[in-house]
Amino acid sequence: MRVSLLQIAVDQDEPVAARRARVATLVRARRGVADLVVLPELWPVGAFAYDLFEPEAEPAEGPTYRAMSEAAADAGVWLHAGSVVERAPDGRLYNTALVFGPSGEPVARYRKIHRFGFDKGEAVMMAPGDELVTAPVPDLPLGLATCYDLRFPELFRGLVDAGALGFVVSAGWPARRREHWTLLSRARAVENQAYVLACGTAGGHAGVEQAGHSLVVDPWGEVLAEAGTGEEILTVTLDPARVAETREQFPALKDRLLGTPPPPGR
Ligand SMILES: O=C(O)CCC(=O)C(=O)O
Repeated sequence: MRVSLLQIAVDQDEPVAARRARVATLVRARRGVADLVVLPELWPVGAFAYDLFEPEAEPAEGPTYRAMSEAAADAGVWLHAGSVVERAPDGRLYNTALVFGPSGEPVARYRKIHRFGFDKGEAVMMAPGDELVTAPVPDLPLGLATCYDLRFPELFRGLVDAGALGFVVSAGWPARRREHWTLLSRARAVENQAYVLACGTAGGHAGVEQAGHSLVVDPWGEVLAEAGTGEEILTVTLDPARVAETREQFPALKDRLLGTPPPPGR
């Protein structure tokens, strides 16, 4: 399975509509090069551009949804389209990740559970999701997580119990805490014996420089590829069978004593 992570630059001087069109073109260009394409968190607006959350909020099937559905179909890829500011029918805002299949059909929608910002920004402007979500990518069911979720290992364990063999962490992680990003991405891979596809942004907006350094980690914790700090596309070939091999050769997941016991065979 060929996977491309698109580490998009999210700079303030590029209008949202222009970035949306540019990213759709980048996705289309993955045709024949990747089977699965992954985008970062809130790339249309910028994860820290709080002043754009209200004006750029989109309904469930808004402009980013439509552009990404069409791009996935044109490219014939599975597409984790990163996340958007979703305005729900009751007026609340969510940080919502969208996943499409290769005909452009929606296959998963994940509302970020752990909101970032403590007493400001996303944490006060957005409502939390309350559902664990996996995307049914063939051979590699993917558990979905967004940025700050990476700090909450119980979310990932829950996704393993739901059948995830890999995780997408779509993020807009700040440069100041880049070491945490890399360390926690590897930790989530090692403790769950699963692939981690961690896709962040480049550039800077609202005074927050982005970390970049998107990475793909295998179920043993090895970093298969890592980006630098600029806009970049990482393409890696994964072997989904590595997950079962790792779990059989080093069956630590079977030794769990606390929480939900693993389903048979995992
Ligand atoms: O946990 C962190 O250090 C960064 C989280 C974050 O930036 C986010 O969730 O938007």
